[in-house]
Amino acid sequence: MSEAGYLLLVDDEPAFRELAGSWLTHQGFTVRAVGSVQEAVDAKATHGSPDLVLLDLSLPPFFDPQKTLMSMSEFHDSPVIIITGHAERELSLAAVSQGAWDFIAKPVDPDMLAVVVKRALSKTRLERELKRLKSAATQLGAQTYIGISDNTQKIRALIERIAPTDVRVLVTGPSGTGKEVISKAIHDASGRSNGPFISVHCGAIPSELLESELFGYEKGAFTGAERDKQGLLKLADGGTLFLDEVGEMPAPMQVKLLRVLQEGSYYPVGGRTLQTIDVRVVSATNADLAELVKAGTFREDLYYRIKGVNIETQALDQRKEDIPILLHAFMRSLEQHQGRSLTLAPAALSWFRARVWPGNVRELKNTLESISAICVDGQITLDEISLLNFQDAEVEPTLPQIELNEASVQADFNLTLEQQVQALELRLINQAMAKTGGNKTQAAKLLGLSRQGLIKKVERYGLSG
Ligand SMILES: Nc1ncnc2c1ncn2[C@@H]1O[C@H](COP(=O)(O)OP(=O)(O)OP(=O)(O)O)[C@@H](O)[C@H]1O
Repeated sequence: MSEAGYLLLVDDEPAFRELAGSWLTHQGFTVRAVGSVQEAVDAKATHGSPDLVLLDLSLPPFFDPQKTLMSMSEFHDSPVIIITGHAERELSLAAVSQGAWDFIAKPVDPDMLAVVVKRALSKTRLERELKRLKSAATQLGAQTYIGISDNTQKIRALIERIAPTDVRVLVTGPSGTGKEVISKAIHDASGRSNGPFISVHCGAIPSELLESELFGYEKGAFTGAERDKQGLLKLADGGTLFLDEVGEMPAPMQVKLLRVLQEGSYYPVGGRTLQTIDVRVVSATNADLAELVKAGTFREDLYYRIKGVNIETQALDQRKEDIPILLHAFMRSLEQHQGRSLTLAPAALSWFRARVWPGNVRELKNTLESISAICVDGQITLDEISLLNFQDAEVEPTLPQIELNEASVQADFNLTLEQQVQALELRLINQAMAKTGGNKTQAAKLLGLSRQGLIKKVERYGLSG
């Protein structure tokens, strides 16, 4: 196929096929000329979709206007240029209104034909490029939500699916698990990405101010309202309105917001001019909204209005496999801020993996930031971690100091992985206790555990203390 493009010429007149075929071949196009729609369909099946179809309207046995128009749908994935005799002008117009790119009348002028074909091809190329860029932007948006766990991957896939639509989204999950990151990613990957992303923290704005913050006000609406002020809803027009901690929205505001979501319009405080807005609403909460509905503190009708698609994040402790890749990403961005490169010692990585993170990714990120701020030569080791008094943190066994080789870990496939890990844990605890003469503080240190952590394990396994 030529660079210029592959054209499928469908015309029942052999002389015209030959003539137009040779003009277009001279222009550098690859031309396949056929005499009927059926042959064109066969050519498409054998050689793939053409870049453009030139279709004669008066093809027998299709010389029935409706059938001819219907034949265009065979080529829905390629632009179609209609070739027509004068008598079929009306039909040509109908074809264009049904999606044909253009029409050209017989007798065909070769220069005009070349111009029409080139214009159609360049427009289709631009459209395809735009489509490709849009889909790349969608994927890029989702990539900001980092992680490799199943849950994180599913969420990324969901972001890619729903971002291009206008469906409302409710992101739920524990604090610090990236609900805002997800909401922003949905915006960035959507057709609204050039519009604003306005975030409203529903619990942080005092209830008496929330209405004027959201709806804005008109001059004189209340004492101190000296001029008109646009609200956050208007600022979000054409973009995304992110309602963070939506479960904390005061009851009177819930009614007003519901009306806006139902009608797409509202009056500013003290105003008489109806404002209309076009926003996509994405909400987030770490509360159980369904429970709040049951308890009567959240309106059921509003709940169903904002719910749309529900994305649920997981606590970081349920997806520890995300920790290394999150650390890696945060370190790369810290490197940019600090203007130096950072490395993470394997023992320090084990510590990060083993620790319990009640504040989830936010806590992980902040902890890395503090530790990296005090590290020497950009190397993050256990020294910095203990300098910041993290050694008392609750940790799970990481076994970094213990040499494990093939011989020391004999697989027993009659047991599950979990049972074997427990057996190994038990053996190592016993060894450490024996080595330190039963001194729990020293044994815990040997195992990289807190004293408290070791005691819990000793109790869990029923070992004598
Ligand atoms: N999967 C992730 N990828 C990249 N950064 C993340 C991820 N999860 C969380 N973060 C980071 O963690 C911090 C907290 O994230 P975010 O504010 O989105 O959490 P949240 O669930 O909305 O928290 P809250 O419920 O407290 O408002 C941010 O700095 C964010 O960049």
